[in-house]
Amino acid sequence: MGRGRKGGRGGRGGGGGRGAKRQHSEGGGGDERSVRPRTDAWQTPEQIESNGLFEEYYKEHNVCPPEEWDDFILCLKTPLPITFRINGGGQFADRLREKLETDFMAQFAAGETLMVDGEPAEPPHPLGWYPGGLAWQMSFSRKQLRKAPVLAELHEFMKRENETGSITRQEAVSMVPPLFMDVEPHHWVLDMCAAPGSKTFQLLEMLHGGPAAPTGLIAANDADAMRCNLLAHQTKRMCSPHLVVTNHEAQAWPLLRNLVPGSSERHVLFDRVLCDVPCSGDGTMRKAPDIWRRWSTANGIGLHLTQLRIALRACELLRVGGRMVYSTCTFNPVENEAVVAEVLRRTKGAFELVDGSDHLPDLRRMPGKQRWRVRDRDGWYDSWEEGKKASKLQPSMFPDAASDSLPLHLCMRFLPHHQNTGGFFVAVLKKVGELERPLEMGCAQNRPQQAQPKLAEEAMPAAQEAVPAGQETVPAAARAAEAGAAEVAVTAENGEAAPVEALAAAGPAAIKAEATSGAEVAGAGAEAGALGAVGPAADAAGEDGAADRGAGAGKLAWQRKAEDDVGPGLPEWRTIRGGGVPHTQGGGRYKGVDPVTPYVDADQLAAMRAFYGFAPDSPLPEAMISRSVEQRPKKLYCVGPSVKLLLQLDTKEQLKIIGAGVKILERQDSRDGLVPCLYRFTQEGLPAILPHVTKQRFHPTVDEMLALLQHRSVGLPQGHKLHITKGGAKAAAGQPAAAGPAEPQVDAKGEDVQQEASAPAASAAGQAAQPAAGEAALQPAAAAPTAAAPAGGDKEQAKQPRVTLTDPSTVQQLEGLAMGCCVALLRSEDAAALGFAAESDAAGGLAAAAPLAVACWRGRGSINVLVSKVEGDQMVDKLKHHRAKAAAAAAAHAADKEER
Ligand SMILES: C[S@@+](CC[C@H](N)C(=O)[O-])C[C@H]1O[C@@H](n2cnc3c(N)ncnc32)[C@H](O)[C@@H]1O
Repeated sequence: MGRGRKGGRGGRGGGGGRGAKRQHSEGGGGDERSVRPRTDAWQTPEQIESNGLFEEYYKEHNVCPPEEWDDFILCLKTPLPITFRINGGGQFADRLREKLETDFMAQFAAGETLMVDGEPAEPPHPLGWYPGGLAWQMSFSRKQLRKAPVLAELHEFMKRENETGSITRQEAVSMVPPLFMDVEPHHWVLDMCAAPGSKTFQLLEMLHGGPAAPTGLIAANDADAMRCNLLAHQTKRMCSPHLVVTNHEAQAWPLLRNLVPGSSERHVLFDRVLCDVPCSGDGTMRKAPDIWRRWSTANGIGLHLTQLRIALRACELLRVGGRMVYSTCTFNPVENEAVVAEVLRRTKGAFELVDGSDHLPDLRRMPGKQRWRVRDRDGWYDSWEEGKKASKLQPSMFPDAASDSLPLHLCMRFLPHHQNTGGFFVAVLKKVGELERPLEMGCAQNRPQQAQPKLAEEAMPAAQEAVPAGQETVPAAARAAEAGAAEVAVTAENGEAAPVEALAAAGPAAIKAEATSGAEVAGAGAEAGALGAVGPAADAAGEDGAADRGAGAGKLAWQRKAEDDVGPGLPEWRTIRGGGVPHTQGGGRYKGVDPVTPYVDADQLAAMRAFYGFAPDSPLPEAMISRSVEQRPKKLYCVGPSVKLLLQLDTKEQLKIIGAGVKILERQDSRDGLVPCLYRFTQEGLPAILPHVTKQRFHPTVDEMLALLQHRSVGLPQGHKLHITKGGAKAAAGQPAAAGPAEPQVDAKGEDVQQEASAPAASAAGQAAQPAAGEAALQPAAAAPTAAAPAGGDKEQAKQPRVTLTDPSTVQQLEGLAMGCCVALLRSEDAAALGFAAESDAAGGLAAAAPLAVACWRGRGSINVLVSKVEGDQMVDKLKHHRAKAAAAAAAHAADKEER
């Protein structure tokens, strides 16, 4: 018998339970950077070492009907097929799906097994139960990949789309929990154990599922700091301003005071909470066959309390009427039904299991177990009475008379052999009433992360511990009194009044619209009620925030300005000091974490508005933060209204924030001061910023776009260069050159300044590194028809980039651009003809569905791209591919017409 693979992965990021080492990555999680085919090194089912205890345990629990047992076991010993999801939605997703259907599926005869090299390969096909045909599955080996060109082409396609964030590899059953969350664009969603982020990705898509930008948020959390970075990295591909990444043990995720004027909720609560908890992971055996060898009952026993604590914290963080999904990738009732039953028992009627049987009807599932047994290495126990003599068992692990009456059959268990997937467990719960607090087993809260116990290991003996110090208790009567507080009327982002009912659905409380949009919170007694309503318990929970900040001493002018700008009643939006701020400057509690600072530089904000033409009702550029306390920080991130509100409500700086929003601007120091706006676009921020920007945009032809991306610097025709004079910028043709609102600076002697405004310098990593225009003259000429190479010869011409944009419309548009950052977009007719997303798709959309846009720098006589070479090459590939397809389709159409 072969041994299991060394270092195989599996499990679900265990919280460090005994016998369950911290493990990484759920099977098929979104942490795969590229799509890999099934490995040939996989063992055959006969080679995989069986585990008698595993089989005994699950046979005893009847996890699958006895007649299916052999199929169940055989399936668990066979490799998992490859599954992936098309990201984004709307037209973009439709096009990608069509492409899969026409380019790849069409090449395989329907219903026939594809034999490659004598072995069957499973061609790509959509998973019937996944809505919209957006999830796909296939199975082939590396050897088959080499032998069948169509598979190799498919593999390349998937690699490319994965890198650009258009698809995500994810195990099929791992896609299920978000589908039961019923997320809407205004929801506040907490993903408690989120890394590496495959479900966060799905939740973000759902949040962005409406026609307009979402008003809710996703808070994605993970206890493991390294995995948080991975989570932030993965989700960066989505470019969503509505995401915040935090690093807490989920059972200690802070209960922030809700300081929204007039809100009836005492704490910041969520509409949806996902508890995709760390577990023993035996549902991932198909991906990590070494679990066969390592499996033991101790794994589940060691994780049960952590899972329960996380679920109970979720109960506290969920608002009444909200929905919580509890999921694992284990079959084990101790980690599944036992946790759900205990949650229902302890919440005493405040939670109900939701019947999801009519949802995703094509997805086969088994009902949850009403009864189960607990086993440790010494034997089986049927009840706590029997089990209490065993040292590591807890009462919550057992069914009892109370759990007999719970509808645990509404839980869902997904078995691998039913639809060729991994194994999974999902329970959907609804909060139908306020909690009678304290919950019997409290969750440590409001304590710095460092002070938290290592749960799975240390919590074991403390199952029935009392509520820890610092856990507040809120009598139901107090809540009821607060519920009678003043109503708040809020204007929506578009400036129209929103009905009061809408507020109940709009996050933990009403979102105060941006001051710039003229929207205001107008609540009767709002100001007075807000702070008065929060009570002493919450004050006690905070450690250091209020007192020192109340003094106002030692603040920079811009910090005081930020405080003055605050709307009535809401807490000021101030810096959340991370541990990155030195103690001497009042550094915060979390080591290694940068501060989160609202960007309030009035001069630069005005310059940005004028330069980029932010629409007057746009929340930008004001809704920006930086991760430093510098006055002119290097990077600026855009945050959505709810993320902003969450940050504002963190007055005690309890949140350990790893990432918030999306980087949209970077400082671009202009050596010569010719560019009035200090900040330039980032490529990743374009989907978020484009819908708000009215200036500094141009639409080249497709050939020009290709030339721009390939050569990275293209020239303007002679006579169309910007001519910067003492009095300002002028195009050589004499039109005002729109060099920005401020006068360009001239040199000390007041002479004409003729040199290029400094183009962005090359970064060390070669990312977004562009030569100044003159240097680009050494690039080879493009063969693009509308991008003509100048004759060259004289010194002046030699300094020009060889490729010049000549399309009259492009040239005219470029003349209207000021020197500095700008963005190139396909013309709408070209985008439509080539099958790219239209600009309208980008409104509030995700990167995956954004139009093809390229951040550029307009120099005096040239345009330079600001994207990395790799990214630029990917765009070239994509553009060429789309063009070739469009040409082929047009030719086929013409031939067809002629024939007829
Ligand atoms: C099953 S994985 C989550 C997979 C993730 N939801 C996804 O879809 O990509 C479990 C995660 O829980 C994290 N974790 C372990 N203990 C935790 C705790 N006490 N609080 C929060 N996260 C925890 C692990 O670091 C791991 O990333």
